[in-house]
Amino acid sequence: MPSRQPAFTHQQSTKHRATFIFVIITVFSSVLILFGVIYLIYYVWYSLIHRTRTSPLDSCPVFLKLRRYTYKELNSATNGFSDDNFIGKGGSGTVYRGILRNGKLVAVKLLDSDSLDAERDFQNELRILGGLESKFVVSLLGYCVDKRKRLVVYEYMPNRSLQDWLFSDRGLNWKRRFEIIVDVSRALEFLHSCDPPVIHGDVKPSNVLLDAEFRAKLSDFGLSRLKIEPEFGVDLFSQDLSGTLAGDGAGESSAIGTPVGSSHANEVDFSLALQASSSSTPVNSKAVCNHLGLGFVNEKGKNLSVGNIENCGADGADDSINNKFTNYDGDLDHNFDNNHITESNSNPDHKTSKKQWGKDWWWKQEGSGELSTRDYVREWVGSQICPSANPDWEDDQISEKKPHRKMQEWWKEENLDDLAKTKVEKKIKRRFKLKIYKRKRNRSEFSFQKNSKNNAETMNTGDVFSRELSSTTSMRGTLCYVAPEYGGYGGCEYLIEKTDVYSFGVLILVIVSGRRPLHVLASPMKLEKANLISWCRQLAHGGDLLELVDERLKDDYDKSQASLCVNLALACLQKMPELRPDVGDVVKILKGEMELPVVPFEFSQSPPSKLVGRSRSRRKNKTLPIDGHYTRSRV
Ligand SMILES: Nc1ncnc2c1ncn2[C@@H]1O[C@H](COP(=O)(O)OP(=O)(O)OP(=O)(O)O)[C@@H](O)[C@H]1O
Repeated sequence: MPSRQPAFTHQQSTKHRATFIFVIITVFSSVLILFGVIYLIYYVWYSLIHRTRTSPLDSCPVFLKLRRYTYKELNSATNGFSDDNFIGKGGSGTVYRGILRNGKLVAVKLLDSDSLDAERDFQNELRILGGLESKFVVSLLGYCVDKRKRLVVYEYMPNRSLQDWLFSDRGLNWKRRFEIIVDVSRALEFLHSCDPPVIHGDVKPSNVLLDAEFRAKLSDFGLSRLKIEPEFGVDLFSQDLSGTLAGDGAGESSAIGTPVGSSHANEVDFSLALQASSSSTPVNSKAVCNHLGLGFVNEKGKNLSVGNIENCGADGADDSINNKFTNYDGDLDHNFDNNHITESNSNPDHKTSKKQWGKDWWWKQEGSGELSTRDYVREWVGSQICPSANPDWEDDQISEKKPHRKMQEWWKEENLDDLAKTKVEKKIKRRFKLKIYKRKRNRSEFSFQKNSKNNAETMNTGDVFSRELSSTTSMRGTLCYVAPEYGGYGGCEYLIEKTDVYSFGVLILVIVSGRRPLHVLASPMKLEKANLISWCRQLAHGGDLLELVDERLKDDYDKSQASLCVNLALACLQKMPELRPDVGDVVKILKGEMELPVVPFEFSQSPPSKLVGRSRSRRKNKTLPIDGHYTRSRV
């Protein structure tokens, strides 16, 4: 009997062990299955979320070429976007200096997340600048998308922007100024000779960056466009902005362009960028362009060129340039909408009912009429920016001009239809209206409240005001730099190469003079110099072109180069885009390989003499323009 006990115990312990192992295995496999299920759920969830968040960009192949940084990387590169690394603030974001893990110095632009413009700038910058490679264009190194945050990484330009130098006490010597002018012209030459051509759309000093040797590179392609079908007026440009708000893929549209080769040492590759583009050009613009006499071909193949000014109801336009100018300046009506144009074209009596051209952009820009300093600025700005920036002002000053398109409404008109198609139509519309409202409020710094002491002071002292004005980017470029056919009321929505040429003309004058294009000073006596372009035209008329040269240079500059630059600027600033030189010719002229073409003289009336007094030269020895381009009488 006693010999049976151990056998029973052994059996029992074996059974216990088996049960224990079974329990362990069951628990372990249950945990494993549970983890597996959790992982599967997480994986499905993650890939769904990740796909919706990245597909708009990842589906655009140009983005694949660029490095995608994580927010964490850029955050540590800029030391948490610290003030010490702050470089500058622009219209759409803030720029910081950063050092990547490999030691490379970069500039990181953190775009304002609540701005519609920022999304547009981001998409444009990556699609267009991402496909460009030139020593005259700043390099885009990569980007970051993190939830609503958008960041762009550029090569670092140690001497920052031309604006930082030009309008500071440091100034720039003549040699550097001239080299910068040449560099920018070569940048534009490169852009315009790309296939398809790139129109920069926002040439101004803060978008010209300077490297360690002060060689210039063009930056900020937020407003730029690809010119896709030059033969057809309606579909000149392609830019896909739709879907970015609603979150659909910008890259879903079909391919339009062809791969590019470039004869330059520079390279460009738009085949990828173009895949992300789609045509979205408003039809109204055609009539407006027609009205302005811009040459383009309509759907029926008829060339609607300069001569069509006659068809728009302008008086007696004939082949002479003089008459074209007269009509362009004197008779065109900007208070129109599309129907109105059609009517005016067919109805000769309409001429009599037109409002005066004298109330439009050019008149303001050139400063004719009986205006005080305050009125001058007020009127001029009123012609340039949205009247609704200030409700008081709109009621007070501009109520009769209701038919005008408002610049700030532009985006709304362009995109609201697309937005309306989405499921969250009402929500987006409400959000959009709120943003428009906020933007209007932000821009109210340019408005002039009646009885507002501060604003009146700002206007009369001028400098802060001038600075803000000439760096205000709208949907169509920057005030004072934007060409009349593009930026003013009734301007076309088409950017053309000559629009860049116009802005380049303003830039030349700004570089030569070291002044902002609109520089309002305290003394009314100086009003004649407030508008750089009109002042330059007056000087040209009087043969005092070199009076425009920055006083800080004293006599330490090349007079023939300076004279060439100012004359070239005047050629670029011609109102008729067709009469402005091509940028290729501009480069040749600057290099001395081509003569400056004879251009018709566009004379600007002086500001009211009783306000500004007589023009007084600040230089004792007036220097006549070396080539005498502007000494001839008006053609
Ligand atoms: N790559 C860069 N390297 C060095 N500094 C830069 C670089 N990019 C921009 N900056 C500086 O940051 C400033 C702000 O640039 P940003 O492009 O945001 O705006 P902006 O051109 O001044 O104005 P806007 O956005 O209205 O055109 C510039 O004026 C320039 O001084």
